[in-house]
Amino acid sequence: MTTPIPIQLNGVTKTFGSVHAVENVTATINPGQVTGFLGPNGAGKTTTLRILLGLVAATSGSATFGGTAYRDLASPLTTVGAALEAGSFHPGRSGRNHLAVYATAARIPKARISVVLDMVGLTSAADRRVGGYSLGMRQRLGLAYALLGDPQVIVLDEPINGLDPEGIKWIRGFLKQLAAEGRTVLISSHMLSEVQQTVDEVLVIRNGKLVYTGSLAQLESRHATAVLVASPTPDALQSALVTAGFAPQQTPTGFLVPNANAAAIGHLAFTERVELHELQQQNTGLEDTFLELMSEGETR
Ligand SMILES: Nc1ncnc2c1ncn2[C@@H]1O[C@H](COP(=O)(O)OP(=O)(O)OP(=O)(O)O)[C@@H](O)[C@H]1O
Repeated sequence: MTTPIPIQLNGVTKTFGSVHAVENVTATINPGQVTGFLGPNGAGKTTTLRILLGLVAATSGSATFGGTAYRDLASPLTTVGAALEAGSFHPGRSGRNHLAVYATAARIPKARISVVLDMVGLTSAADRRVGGYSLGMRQRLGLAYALLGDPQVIVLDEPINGLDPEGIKWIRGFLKQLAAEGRTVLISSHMLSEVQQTVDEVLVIRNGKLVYTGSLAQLESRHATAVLVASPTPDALQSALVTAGFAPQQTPTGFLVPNANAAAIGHLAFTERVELHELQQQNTGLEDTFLELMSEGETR
């Protein structure tokens, strides 16, 4: 059994002139689970991944695989498999040919090429020019490349982008399987909904700073709950709510009461003898929670 390898980001910082692309990012990405690296476009995901893979030098801080920087790994391709850009393949060469070049360079047996092509479902298209591949097929080729060295760590930039629904379903199961084998799987995405059914842990980055690290389950429990309530005597309702410690917000038809449940508000109206014409529980979806996180004030 190969030793599991965590990814460690320790105060990773990168500035491009006056742009603070990544600021003091510290996190551990553990083996045995899929971790989602989430944030809007320009948040700093790609820069962080490029630093991790030794493609860009950090301004300060370190990014390691079990304590070793990428450039110091004895056998990089068999330790870390990465696919950063689905579009970086030469259009005139076949998928199989691409993999053959990398396999030769990394001294990986040729037999492995057919194995990874099969794993990603590209066998029938393997000998076609990559120029004719769909984005989803290029994603699969990127994944095949990442898997060539049978690595313990897999790092994929936006791997779900461009896949059709069947492809999405497939990659979800595939990534979960890799994690279940004890591998460390890190995938980036700018949409939580895209990776929601795949990831166990979540790192959320915004403006170069980590704004959330934790399990998806914890993020789900942050769901805001609110109650929509309306009364023919809004002033009486408002004053009853405020007296009870709620912070009602006016809406066109009544009030939105954050952090409340319908039963408590209904009971309050009953005891305060305020007539209600509307009482409705509102549950914020996980994607909304994520979007709120994206627009919240700085948390550092
Ligand atoms: N080589 C560079 N020179 C100057 N600025 C850069 C460079 N690379 C990235 N940036 C800037 O750093 C910030 C973070 O970019 P980065 O590509 O890491 O974000 P991202 O989260 O990966 O976004 P996307 O999902 O759009 O790829 C952006 O403001 C970007 O313009």
